[in-house]
Amino acid sequence: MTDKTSERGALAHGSHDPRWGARGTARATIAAGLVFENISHAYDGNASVIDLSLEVAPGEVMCLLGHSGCGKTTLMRIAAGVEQQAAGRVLINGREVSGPKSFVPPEKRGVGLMFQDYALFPHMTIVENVLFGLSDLPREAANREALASLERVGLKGYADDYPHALSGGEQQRVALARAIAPRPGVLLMDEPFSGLDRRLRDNVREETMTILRETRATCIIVTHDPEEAMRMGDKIALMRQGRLVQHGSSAELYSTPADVFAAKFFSELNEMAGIVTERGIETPVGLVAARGAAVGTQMDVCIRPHGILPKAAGSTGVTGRIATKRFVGEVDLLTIIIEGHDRPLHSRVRPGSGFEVGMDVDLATDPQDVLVFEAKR
Ligand SMILES: Nc1ncnc2c1ncn2[C@@H]1O[C@H](COP(=O)(O)OP(=O)(O)OP(=O)(O)O)[C@@H](O)[C@H]1O
Repeated sequence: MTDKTSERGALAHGSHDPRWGARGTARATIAAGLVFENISHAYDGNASVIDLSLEVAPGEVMCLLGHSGCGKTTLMRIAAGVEQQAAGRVLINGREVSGPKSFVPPEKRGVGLMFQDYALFPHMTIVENVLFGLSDLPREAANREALASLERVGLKGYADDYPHALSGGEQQRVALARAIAPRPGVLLMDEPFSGLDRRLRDNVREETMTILRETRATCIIVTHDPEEAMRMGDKIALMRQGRLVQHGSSAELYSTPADVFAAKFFSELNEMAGIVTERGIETPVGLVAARGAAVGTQMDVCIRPHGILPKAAGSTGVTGRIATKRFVGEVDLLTIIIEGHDRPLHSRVRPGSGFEVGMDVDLATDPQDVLVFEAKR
């Protein structure tokens, strides 16, 4: 019998938890490509998705990222076929599964679903829950697949128990076993880890990723947590108010965000206005590179806190005064007041760098942490 206290002793991030099944044993699927083409949808006249186009390549893990209410779940429901969009098409492997010409019902799309609340049937045993998605197979084959999938998540020993006997983390693993058992070409996961506490989440997330790679299924994971998206996604699709803001790798979104909103999603920013001159953009922290913007253009300049570099006063640069200093784990967070800027700047420096409250410092900026956008006024 499997240890029923498994999640209470979850291992630190990075190590394989032996209470999950053996790695490399999840059954592989044939990954499918998924395309959203100009999808729009509204509830009671309020737009929830607006002209959104997005492609997920076969075998890719894509994280759909955005604040609450931006339309992520609506898009997943449309992909699954439990919601029909007002306009646009959904294609799986090039075939229209939802659009003006056709509508393929959810159970015929080869799409697996896993939602935040696990949605296990309480009156069914664990194995019956997993068998639910395998009704197309003969009984014996279905049993074999269900048990193999429970074994992969380390819960074969619970097959005849009921969901209430399992902890939250274990129920989550059953939900994963149920989602992968029919070997779907596309797996849709809506905030799959948000019900778990932080300590458990890292472990479940890592094991889930390993299983996803083994199954090779195309996967969309909904999250509002940028770190989770960066850790899990081959690609990230960032949404705001029903629209796609940017789609790319985590490195692309971090280093070349489409706009200030996208930039703010991935790091804290010091925001300030600037104007392009012959020499660069004039800002309250000095000149920064204009990156091709025409002279006279009004710019929004955003600088990450570790790109604000205080130095001993007397060197060249802009002078500021340290207003506060807090140790926030691994770094000291300084707030620095400068002339010509109404908000204190935030700077992250190595602890023990010798900066103290009340000290005057000169400021420089690290070009890598400076993002500039044409101002929208
Ligand atoms: N069944 C519904 N009836 C009416 N409005 C809805 C319905 N489902 C969603 N909405 C609205 O559509 C918009 C998008 O909601 P959706 O659930 O897709 O966003 P989300 O990004 O998944 O948010 P969350 O992260 O909070 O789940 C929201 O304004 C929401 O209130």
